[in-house]
Amino acid sequence: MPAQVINGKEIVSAYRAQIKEEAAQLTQQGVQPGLAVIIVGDDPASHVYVRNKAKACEEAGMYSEVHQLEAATSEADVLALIESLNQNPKIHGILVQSPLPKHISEEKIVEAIAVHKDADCFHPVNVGNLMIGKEGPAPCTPAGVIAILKKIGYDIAGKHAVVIGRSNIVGKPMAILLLRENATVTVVHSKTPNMAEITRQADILVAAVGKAKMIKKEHVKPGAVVIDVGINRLDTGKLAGDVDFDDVLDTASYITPVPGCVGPMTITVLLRNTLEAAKRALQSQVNV
Ligand SMILES: Nc1nc(=O)c2c([nH]1)NC[C@@H]1CN(c3ccc(C(=O)N[C@@H](CCC(=O)O)C(=O)O)cc3)C=[N+]21
Repeated sequence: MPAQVINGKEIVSAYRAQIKEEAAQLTQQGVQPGLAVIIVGDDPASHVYVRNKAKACEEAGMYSEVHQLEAATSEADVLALIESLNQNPKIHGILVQSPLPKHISEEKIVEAIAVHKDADCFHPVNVGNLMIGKEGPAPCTPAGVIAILKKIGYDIAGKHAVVIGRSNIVGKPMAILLLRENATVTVVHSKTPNMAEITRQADILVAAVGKAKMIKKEHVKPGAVVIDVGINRLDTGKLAGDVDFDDVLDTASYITPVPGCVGPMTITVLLRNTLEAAKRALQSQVNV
């Protein structure tokens, strides 16, 4: 039997409806959740993503600001903008779209964002809190993956999860979140010999490599849940995941489509992080 293709649209719209409701309640209490997105330069893909984020925000009844800066903007100017957003009470979440032009240090930028407004969970303090299981923002893509697994009713505890890729934004935090759900976690990467031998042991396989259609059926155990984090643009202009969907379809039990699942779920967690930050802002007003 072919795998069940996870219905990302349905999962995402259910989550966003819930966020919208909570945002409306918060707005009624006097705090409309607000997200600011900064984008530097004119990478066309980044502009598509930023537009999607702003649109999702508005549809959820949140306030949204997009700051489009030209590629030549100095690092100091970006830092000054972040500082003003840190002080701005209308803004609860800040995201600086990566990649940034080479003359701007991603590290400096991320560390300039107020810890409590870090909508991506990229700030070192939030990354540390994530490691030790303290409350705080969730890393958007990995938290979206966990939400998808829960939504299909998959019991993560005790399962062997294999994460392919070790980036700071997906692979590493993904491993931490799966551990938190009591999975047994293995991370494989470009220096792993015989990768397929290991991925074939996975009950849950999360592909976050950034190479189109790299994961074939020989990487997948029959009945595994395959989550495809990759978003690669092919020469044809079409999007493809890291997983060769057609090749794996008859082997997996569940599979996420690209586009239409992990990407929109990532944006949904971004909204959730902004909402939670706004809740904390309201709470701290009440407490003073
Ligand atoms: N500070 C920062 N935070 C990010 O979260 C961040 C970033 N920088 N830089 C770039 C990546 C990429 N990313 C995507 C989010 C959603 C879709 C998404 O919704 N994709 C649609 C397709 C969109 C299309 O047609 O291109 C889908 O998968 O269905 C894609 C990519 C967030 N990123």
